[in-house]
Amino acid sequence: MTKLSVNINKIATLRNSRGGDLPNVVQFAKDVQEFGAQGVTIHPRPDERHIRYQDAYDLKPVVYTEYNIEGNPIPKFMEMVLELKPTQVTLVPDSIDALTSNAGWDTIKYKDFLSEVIQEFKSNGIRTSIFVDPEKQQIEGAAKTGTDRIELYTEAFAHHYGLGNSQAIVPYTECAELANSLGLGINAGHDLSLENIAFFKANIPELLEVSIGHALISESLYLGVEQVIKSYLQKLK
Ligand SMILES: CC(=O)[C@@H](O)[C@H](O)COP(=O)(O)O
Ligand SMILES: NCC(=O)COP(=O)(O)O
Repeated sequence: MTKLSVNINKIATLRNSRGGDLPNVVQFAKDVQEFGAQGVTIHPRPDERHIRYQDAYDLKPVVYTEYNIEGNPIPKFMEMVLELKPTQVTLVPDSIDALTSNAGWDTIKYKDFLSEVIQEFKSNGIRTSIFVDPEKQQIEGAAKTGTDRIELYTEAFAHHYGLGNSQAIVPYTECAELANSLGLGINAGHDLSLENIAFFKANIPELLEVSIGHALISESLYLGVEQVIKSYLQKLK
């Protein structure tokens, strides 16, 4: 079975656009778990434009499934993760002004840095994952850092699969086979959606977890909008 961890960044983006507390991210996290999600993911960025560091603290007592915190291990992020002790920390090499995640780690160049950070998290009982491009040398490099898992960066797959190129899965399958042989657990994320998730899962052996946010929230609007409009019309009769 592959676990679904819902990334709730977009809920915070919507909330922040009005400055109030609607939608409430804590309530949303409670609800997605109630609806069956097996994890909650957040990715606080240094500018706190969506999920804020304070949200990470507020969510801690209500996330009773897997709590996954993603981000670049800058000192402020490390301090927060070490204090909160989520189920998993996913290391992502974001630049400070990145619109969204746009690359995996260079696990060869940053081996010493990653090894040190991973050791610190693991010694505090936090499972680690490294966000990586689907390249075999990066998977081998990841294994050398001591990380528990990798997260395959799926933007390229999602893009090409959406254009009709199902061969885009090949590097992901090959990297997953390699990761399995090296004893690394496999997560995946970025631009996964209802359109591509079944095909992705079918081609990735031992896929442990996917984290999905942008498409899942967008799809929820479409799958829910009919009911909401009907509810308004009912009240306006
Ligand atoms: C690592 C990854 O792919 C996700 O965390 C994604 O980057 C979500 O972040 P944003 O919500 O800022 O796009
Ligand atoms: N780790 C990926 C994630 O949390 C969600 O990415 P996306 O679905 O918002 O692209």
